[in-house]
Amino acid sequence: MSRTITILGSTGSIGTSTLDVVASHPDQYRVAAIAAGNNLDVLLKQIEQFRPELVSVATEEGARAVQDRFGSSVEVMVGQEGLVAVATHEAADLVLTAVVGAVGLLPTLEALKKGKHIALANKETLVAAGHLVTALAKEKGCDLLPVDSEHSAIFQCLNGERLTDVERIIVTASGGPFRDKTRDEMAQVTVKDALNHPNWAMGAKITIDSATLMNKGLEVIEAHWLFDMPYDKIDVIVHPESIVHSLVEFADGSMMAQMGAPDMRVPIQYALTHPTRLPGSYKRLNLLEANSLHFRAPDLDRFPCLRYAYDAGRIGGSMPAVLNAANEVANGMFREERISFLDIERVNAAVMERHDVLTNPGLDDILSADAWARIAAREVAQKL
Ligand SMILES: NC(=O)C1=CN([C@@H]2O[C@H](COP(=O)(O)OP(=O)(O)OC[C@H]3O[C@@H](n4cnc5c(N)ncnc54)[C@H](OP(=O)(O)O)[C@@H]3O)[C@@H](O)[C@H]2O)C=CC1
Ligand SMILES: CC(=O)[C@@H](O)[C@H](O)COP(=O)(O)O
Ligand SMILES: [Mn+2]
Repeated sequence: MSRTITILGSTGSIGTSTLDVVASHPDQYRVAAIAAGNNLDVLLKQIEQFRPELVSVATEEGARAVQDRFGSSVEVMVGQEGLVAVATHEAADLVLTAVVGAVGLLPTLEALKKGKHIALANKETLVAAGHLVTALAKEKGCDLLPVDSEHSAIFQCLNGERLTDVERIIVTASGGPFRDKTRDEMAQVTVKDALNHPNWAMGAKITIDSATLMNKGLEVIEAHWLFDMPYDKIDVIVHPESIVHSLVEFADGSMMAQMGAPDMRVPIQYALTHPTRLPGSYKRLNLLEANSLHFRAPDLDRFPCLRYAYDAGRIGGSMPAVLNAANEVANGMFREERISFLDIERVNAAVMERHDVLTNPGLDDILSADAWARIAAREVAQKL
């Protein structure tokens, strides 16, 4: 099947991997529009190679640079308006959402309103407003295809199964770079240490989230919405090798696991080809080299962010959006060396503590809660 797609976040880790997948199947995919932030070097090369009709960038200055180079052969838009235009481009039937953070929420909702299928990497969107996104997707008959490696694994394990036969979902976690560190050691880690993920090369924000295990917490909430699964049926298990990408346990005790080399191009390609598959010339898993696989329980005392995410998910309403927004701020402040690594969890806990939860929030409530949490997070961080 040939598809016309658009990409939000084309210059990032997932965006560039997606364009790799597209380039390896040129007869299958056309890229109608791409949205980037500030990385013009990469963006200009992508426009040259993929010739999208529409491009969005973060700034007017960036837009001028694109226009100077490509003239009227490409339409250029800016900011949130540009993201929405790319997400709703009329030629596309699928939008791959790979921006980082809750900035992906509005364009995703607008894409769904126009009946676009979504290949979703941008997990913060589902964390912030999973109830709105999944309801709209259902109403419009749109697929929400997981790109996140764990969710792609679960999606593949569930193929042809009935959700009522699922006993539990087991989301694997690498444990991040600090999985064997004590709290005293974690108090001293640097940004460089935290960016040194053991298995995956990813963008900075998600890499820090992997180090705090907040990434796994966000993924638990993501799994709740994608697979309509109660939190009591979603477990996390630490698997340092990142070879088993997640598992499903069924009522009869049978377990299905999806395995592979840690390369995001595989789940990206599956989201684009589902329910079929295409050849992929990506690095293969060699089981003889992998030799042995290890599993252990996550330590919620050393990594409380995972517990906060379960708490936020179970509380529901506006709380997941608040935790997500607080974490975006704290994660960014840590990367700017304004707070310490363990301050990330302190900010998240304090902002959740302060929040008066809104039940069954609409979009405006979610956006207000998100904005409130960002202010609260900065206030908390300043007082640490
Ligand atoms: N990387 C991975 O392997 C995985 C990532 N994910 C999820 O996918 C999403 C993307 O992650 P990743 O690719 O690592 O992130 P990156 O930081 O590598 O890329 C983010 C992309 O979003 C763009 N962007 C950021 N902010 C804005 C904005 N305000 N407006 C427009 N564009 C913006 C960036 O543009 P620019 O660089 O031009 O400024 C870049 O193209 C995240 O939600 C992450 O959690 C999920 C599973 C795995
Ligand atoms: C590749 C991917 O899906 C990431 O979300 C990855 O899972 C991060 O690794 P952690 O398991 O360390 O969070
Ligand atoms: Mn993941």
